[in-house]
Formats: sequence, structure tokens, C-alpha cells
Amino acid sequence: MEPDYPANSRLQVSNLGCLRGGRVLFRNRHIDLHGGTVLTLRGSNGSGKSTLLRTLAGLLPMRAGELRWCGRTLLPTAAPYQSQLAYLSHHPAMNDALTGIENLHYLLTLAGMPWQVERVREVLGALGVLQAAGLAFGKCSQGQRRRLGLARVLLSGRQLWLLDEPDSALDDLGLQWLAGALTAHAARAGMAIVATHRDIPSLSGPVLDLSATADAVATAAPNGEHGGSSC
Ligand SMILES: Nc1ncnc2c1ncn2[C@@H]1O[C@H](COP(=O)(O)OP(=O)(O)OP(=O)(O)O)[C@@H](O)[C@H]1O
Repeated sequence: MEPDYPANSRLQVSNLGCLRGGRVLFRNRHIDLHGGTVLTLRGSNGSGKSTLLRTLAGLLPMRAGELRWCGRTLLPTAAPYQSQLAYLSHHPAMNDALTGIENLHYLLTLAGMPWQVERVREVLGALGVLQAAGLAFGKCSQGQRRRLGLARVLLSGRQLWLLDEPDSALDDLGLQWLAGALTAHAARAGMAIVATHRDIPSLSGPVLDLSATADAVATAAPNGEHGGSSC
């Protein structure tokens, strides 16, 4: 069993605005996320969900707004924030010529995670990709590729998960696994922002709908209790 994350961690994003191709996608969006919270990001195709996640992951410039992590105003590219996040995009970011295991070993080592064989086997087994992980990644099915990408997030040990349609290509069993993984992550005071078009079973928490007019802060706090700003 892995240790819990600091319960008083907090991600605050205020007045976020995003541009793409010279067009304003949205402005004045607010997120206030505490340990133990999963925020669902909704919106029609092209409304800017991926753009928002890529911005929070530090892969696109933050054109407008402010990000605070544990009370400190930081750029999304700042190390104290980057070291806490795991980002899963539409693309698996794995090398097709390497096996799933080799990809995981490379990516987790790069992220500074110790390679714990038993834990890796446990996660791959739970995801049903223990065998597929021995194949060249390029020979895996879309669902298997997605599951291996999710294994990378789960094994990352990071508190903040930014997941762009993690349910894509997953069958019903995979979707149930994802729901369980998110619930378990939240129970350990993990945090996640999940862009999805589907209903992920038993996922509760705030929803930010980018199709809607900007208004309320997407926020939630377990039991309404938070510690101080340090984490
Ligand atoms: N590289 C790019 N250059 C210019 N515009 C882009 C680029 N990528 C995306 N866009 C535009 O930005 C807008 C938002 O795209 P984004 O992928 O963030 O939406 P989304 O809500 O994630 O969509 P979906 O639900 O289809 O995944 C779209 O209008 C899209 O055409």
C-alpha cells in the first residue's frame, strides 16, 4: 500500500483564459482543487478541454490567469508543480518499437520513480495487460495502449493527475477499473482533472463545463476541511 499524499495540497487556477490558433476558446475559468478531489472536465468537441489540460501541464503557454500550487503562485512549468503532476494526453507518448514494460521503465525512471517490479506487475495485472506489456507497444490494441498509459499514471506516484479522455478505447471493464483507480487515488488525497465525454461510474466531485458560460468556481473539498497552505 502506498502512502497518502498531503491532504492540504491545493491547486487554485483563477481567471484562466486560453487561445488556440489566434481564437479565444474561453476566459475567466476558475478551478479550486483540494487533496481528495476529482474534477470532471466537460464540454463539446473543440470547446478547449485538451487545451486547458495542456496549459495546466505546462505544454502550452498560460496566456491569461494565475496558477497557485499549495499557496504559491507558479508558472505551470515550475519544478515544484511539475514534480507533482502526471499528464495523460490523447497520445500515449510511448515508443512503438519498445515493449510496454520497456516504455514504462524508461518513463518512470525519467520521472525519478524507483522501479518496483512487484508493484508494476500488480498494476499491469489489475489492468489486464500483463501479457500485452511484453509486446512492442506498436502491436498493442488501442485499448491495451490506453491501459498501459494509465499504468504509467498510476505508477507515477504523482498527486495531481491531468487526464485527457482516459476512458477512450476502454471497454466496460476498463472503465470500471478507471473509476476504481480514481476513487482510490482520491481516497489517498490524490487530485485529478479528467476530461471526458462519458459518465465514469461512481465518479463524484465538481464538474467544469467549458460549453457553459464562465461563472462558478469548480471546487470541492472533502468534509469542507483544509489545512494551511503548506504541502
Ligand atoms: N494545434 C492547433 N492549432 C490551432 N488550433 C488548434 C490546435 N489544436 C486544437 N486547436 C483548436 O482549438 C480548439 C480546442 O481544441 P481542444 O482539442 O482543446 O478541444 P476539446 O474540447 O479537447 O475537443 P474534443 O472534445 O474534440 O477532444 C478547437 O477549435 C481546435 O480546432
